[in-house]
Amino acid sequence: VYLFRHYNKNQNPLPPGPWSLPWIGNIRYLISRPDWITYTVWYRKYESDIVHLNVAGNSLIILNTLEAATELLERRPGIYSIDRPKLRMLNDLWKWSFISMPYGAEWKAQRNLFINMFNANNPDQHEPRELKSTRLFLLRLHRSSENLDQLILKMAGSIILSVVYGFDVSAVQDSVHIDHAEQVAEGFVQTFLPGSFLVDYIPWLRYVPSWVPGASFQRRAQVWKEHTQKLLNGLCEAMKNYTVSGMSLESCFVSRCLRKLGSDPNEEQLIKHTAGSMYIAGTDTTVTTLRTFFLVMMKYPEYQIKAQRELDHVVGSDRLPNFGDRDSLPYVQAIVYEIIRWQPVAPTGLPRLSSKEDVYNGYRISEGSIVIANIWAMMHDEKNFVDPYTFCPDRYIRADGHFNDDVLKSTVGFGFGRRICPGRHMALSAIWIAIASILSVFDISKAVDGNGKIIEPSMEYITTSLQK
Ligand code: HEM
Repeated sequence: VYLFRHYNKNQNPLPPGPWSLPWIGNIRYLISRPDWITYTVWYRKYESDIVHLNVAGNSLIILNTLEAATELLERRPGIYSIDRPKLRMLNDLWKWSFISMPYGAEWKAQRNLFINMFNANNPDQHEPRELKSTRLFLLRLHRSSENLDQLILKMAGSIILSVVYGFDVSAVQDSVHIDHAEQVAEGFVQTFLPGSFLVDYIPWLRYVPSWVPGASFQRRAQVWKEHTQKLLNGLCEAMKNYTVSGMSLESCFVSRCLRKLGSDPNEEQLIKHTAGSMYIAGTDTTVTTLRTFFLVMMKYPEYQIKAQRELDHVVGSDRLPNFGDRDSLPYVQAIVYEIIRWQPVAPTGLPRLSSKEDVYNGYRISEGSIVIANIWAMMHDEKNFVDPYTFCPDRYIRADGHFNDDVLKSTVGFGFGRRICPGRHMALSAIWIAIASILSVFDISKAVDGNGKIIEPSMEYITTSLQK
């Protein structure tokens, strides 16, 4: 059967890819990350916009160009938008969430609930809370910039907790929910990265006791599971009672859903899981983007100065920016897009599963292949962007100073087709207001040591750009 499936002359060939070892295939490449950079090297080496890897018998298809991703993930939704791969760690932890669910009634119900409440037409569901949380962040940063990472996490976490569960942004910033969220976000990032866990591809590894060296995934999964349960149950209990000591609950996603759908236990479960999905997908992504913002402003002060000139001209010094200024601040918008392009927080998107055999450019994509969109390669492709490795917001600005709509929007960073990120409007507005507000009151510069010597920030990202 093996020989027939792989060498049948009547079949189209598999896409090109690196030479693979018997049994384990190309598993070594998944262990030695960062994978998106290796995938991009193969894209050039094999001169093919799709590349194939055999990972212990699983077929992995990497889409390296915008054309391939658009053709397969957007124009052939019946094959590629239906399912996520059934990877052990992923399903163990997140099977309740529509992020990892196959297309079906439950996925549709959760996604529709989300999209009905948050879409491009109802920014008032999230913008006021984003504004409030950002202002609080400015105040805290003004008091001390010592714990910048923690301040960013608290800002992003409190936006979601307030929008989804109605907690007051200032009260919730120091709550235990934010701590759980940090752990949950780590688990989310790790389990969705292809190759983080060998148990995803070699299922019998889960029978190896957790004390055996190398089997730490079991312990890590247990910790993430506990934090996820605490987060989901804790938040929903708080919501159901409508009061939490010291916190006042405002109208929010969960309260509006409960009013609309009633308190049938099935509906409650649906609301709880949709709300939890927003929380796990929405915090770390925003945090990482804002961390990159601070890094590039330190490294490339010339762009900071340009944005501040624009802010001075449009907003002036008597007030802080608000969402009404968005269209008048093209340079701030250009900085947001350039950060998302230059260092995408989800460089390999979220994996899909092909539901039947297909052919692209003469190459065969077998049923059950794990399909990965290499967003990083698309953002660093000379076909899409001039001088793509250089951070340069100017690429989005025309000679007359207006925003240049002809340049590919980096919103490709939010994925494709039916499973495109439903939180993208919320993410973009939260990031925009934070960046506009920070630049209007602070100058960001490199730290200086005790001897007055400038400390050069490291530009290295650890394993994945989703991490700190
Ligand atoms: C910079 C910020 C963000 C980036 C770059 C980002 C990126 C992505 C990407 C690449 C996907 C996979 C799409 C695909 O399969 O084609 C995704 C899915 C998802 N994102 Fe985001 N995201 C961000 C923020 C958010 C926020 C703030 C929320 C919620 C409030 C959110 C909720 C989700 C959910 C629920 C899914 C799964 C959708 C599904 O499978 O149907 N994301 N995101």
